[in-house]
Amino acid sequence: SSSSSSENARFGRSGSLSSIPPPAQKIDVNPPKGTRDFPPEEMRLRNWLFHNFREVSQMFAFEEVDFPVLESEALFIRKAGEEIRDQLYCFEDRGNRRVALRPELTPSLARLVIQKGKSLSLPLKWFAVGQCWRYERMTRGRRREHYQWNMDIIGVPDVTAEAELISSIVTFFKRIGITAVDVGFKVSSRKVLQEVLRYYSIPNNLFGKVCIIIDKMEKIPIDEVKKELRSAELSDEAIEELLQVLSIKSLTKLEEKLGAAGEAVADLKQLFSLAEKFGYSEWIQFDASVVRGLAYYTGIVFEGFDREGKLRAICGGGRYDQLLSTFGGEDIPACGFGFGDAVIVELLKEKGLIPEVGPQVENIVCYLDPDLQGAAVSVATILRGKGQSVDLVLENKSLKWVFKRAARINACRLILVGSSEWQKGEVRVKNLSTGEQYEIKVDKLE
Ligand SMILES: Nc1ccc(Br)nc1
Repeated sequence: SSSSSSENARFGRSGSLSSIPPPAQKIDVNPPKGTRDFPPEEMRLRNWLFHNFREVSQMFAFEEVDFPVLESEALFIRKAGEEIRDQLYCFEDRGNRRVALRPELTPSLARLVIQKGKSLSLPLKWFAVGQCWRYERMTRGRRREHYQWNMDIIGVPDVTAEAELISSIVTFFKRIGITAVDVGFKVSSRKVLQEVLRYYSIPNNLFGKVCIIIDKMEKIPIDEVKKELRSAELSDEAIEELLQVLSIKSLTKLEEKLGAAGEAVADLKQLFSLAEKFGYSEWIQFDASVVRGLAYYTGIVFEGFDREGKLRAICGGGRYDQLLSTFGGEDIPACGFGFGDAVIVELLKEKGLIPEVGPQVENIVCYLDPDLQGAAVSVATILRGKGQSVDLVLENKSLKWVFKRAARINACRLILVGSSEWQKGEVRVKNLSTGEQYEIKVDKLE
């Protein structure tokens, strides 16, 4: 037809107005509330962070595992009043099953260990980096998903396991430029709490609930904490004694209070002694108020914090020797930690340690003459066959456009496929950092 291309465009190929649908209602192009996209620049930073998680995990000879993001809701139903339970991202699926987006990875790990049972040779040293979810009223505007690095040791009852885990986190911090001046670990044991509750004959089934109340100590007024402890059937005397013990910040004073015979003091003394051997004594401090907010911890607990006190806990973990039996499995001693991908980035920003992770491509290949498109494809394929990264300019673009793109993708060198060189079986190469230019046979490219 003789109509101009713009008229064609308006009428489309069939040339009739009726075939063009009205513009669709524009969708919301943002990700769902509380979730993030990872466009290239953000994805490079995330990959840098996860690469360091994996490098440290493998340095400590841990094996990577993963689990479904979607789990049976039953895996996370605990009755200790945990926030993680209140914010469970759960729903009924089309098969009328109660399911949940995992809020943490440890229950899935416990499920897999039970599933594998006797086929596993202990100890297990497993790590995972997985997306975890919570459904929080957007009134607080917080995120609903984050990625968590977990390392877990299953089958080692000794405190050496917890000491090894803390060493792996210290190793990670050092790799990314964080020092003991920036960050520390508050370390305690839930056996401290256990010994006080036992002294006051508080039944064991209240242990988890009391831990969760205590964990809120820094977040809600102390009178509210006391009120919740009273509702958990603790006497005023037990509450006062408990709060007094939880304010202890020296192992010596703890020993004076509890005596040297109990497991809490013995475990903590061993951990601090091992810290010397691992070389991270300056990173850790005893703080009896640390209990962590997960009901299943039974022994040593620890959390990484920024010494300026501006941020939420960076990471946290501890021993959970009785988790498997809550799922009907045989108990196996275990400990582990979770390390989120958000607070650490806030800390790196604070410290000016966000790495320069720009794009990097070895070659950009372009053709100057429309007839040389096939030649450019063969040059790119030869280079890729040699293991080189190539950005192939897919259309016949001006040199100005090519140089602009080369700068944006940070290409090391430009390969120009031009007719005069191609007739000699050559291409023109320009080193984009030195400016050096030369012609070379294609099969000599390396
Ligand atoms: N457990 C959990 C899950 C997701 C986020 Br964001 N924070 C905590």
